[in-house]
Amino acid sequence: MPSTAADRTRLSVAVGVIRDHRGRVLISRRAAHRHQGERWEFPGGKVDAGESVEAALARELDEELGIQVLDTEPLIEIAHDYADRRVRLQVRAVEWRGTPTGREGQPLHWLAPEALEPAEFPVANRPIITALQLPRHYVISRDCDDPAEWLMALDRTLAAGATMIAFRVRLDAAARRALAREALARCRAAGASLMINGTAAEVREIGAAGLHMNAAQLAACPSRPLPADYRVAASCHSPEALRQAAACGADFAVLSPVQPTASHPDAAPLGWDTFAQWVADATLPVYALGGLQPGDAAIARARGGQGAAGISGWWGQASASSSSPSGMAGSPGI
Ligand SMILES: Nc1nc2c([nH]c(=O)n2[C@@H]2O[C@H](COP(=O)(O)OP(=O)(O)OP(=O)(O)O)[C@@H](O)[C@H]2O)c(=O)[nH]1
Ligand SMILES: [Mg+2]
Repeated sequence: MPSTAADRTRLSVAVGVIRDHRGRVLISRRAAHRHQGERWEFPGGKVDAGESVEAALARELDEELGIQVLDTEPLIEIAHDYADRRVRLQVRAVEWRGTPTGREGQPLHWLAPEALEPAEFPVANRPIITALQLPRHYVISRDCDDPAEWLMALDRTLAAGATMIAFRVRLDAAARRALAREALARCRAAGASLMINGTAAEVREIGAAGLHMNAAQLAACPSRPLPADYRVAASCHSPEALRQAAACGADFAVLSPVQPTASHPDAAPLGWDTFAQWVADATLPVYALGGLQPGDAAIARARGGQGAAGISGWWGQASASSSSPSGMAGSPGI
């Protein structure tokens, strides 16, 4: 993947996300004398000259843990500049066999993704941790004509397995707040999180999971609008916007339109190749949006994205998850 001059001076690092049957992730502790010593890490190491990321990962995970890599899936790539070193972390979810042991004497630990504490890892790992905690599907609500009908559609969406929903509704302030509160209660009961397309003040007042900024809000955003225990997302349409999203501390971005979409007939679709190029340079998880169906989450992931976002195909759909591979079943994590 490294292509630009800046990339050639980066240390390419293959990083493995190793899960057990309970979905816990394996982390190991870096020895005190090493770069980023005493922090926890995902096992892996430097890619040798001429070596593929997959081969490097297989070699490193054998050397460090004594496990065999059967297959890998791209999770995220992060370019990061430490004061003393520039790295490109090429993170892969690993299918593996064996019994992991700390072959270099390093302590190992299995943790649920939600229990991963960013402050205990190198700074470059933050987006990796976010990527592990975010689902593959991000459902954006339809606007609301009738609150009762809208809530029924929400119930169907939750029953279909949605775990992260954007509240994107235009109503007068009081009706909007009442609907958001009811939506939040239903999302919580279903174990899903509710993002608000609105203001940071509204998110705090309602107690929602986070804020989804539109492109104009992002452009005017000087710094992260909410503390770390909220999520912050941003709608992006360009590499500059993806950089701005990272600069203002957003946890993830939604990049659109990837495919032609009836809701924005005048916008030129990016296509998957451009999506992949822009995502490769992004330093936060990115969902694909625009003219997509739930089944496209797999394509988005193969192209380096976090997954797929959408309205039609997701919102109010009753049974997508249980019957078809295009549904949201198995959506959390990887
Ligand atoms: N393995 C690994 N390296 C990481 C992570 N995050 C991160 O910033 N790095 C950085 O990536 C670089 C290379 O990783 P490494 O030290 O594991 O390389 P290695 O296994 O080949 O070690 P070696 O130097 O003993 O040969 C280090 O500068 C390290 O700080 C992570 O989660 N896992
Ligand atoms: Mg290593």
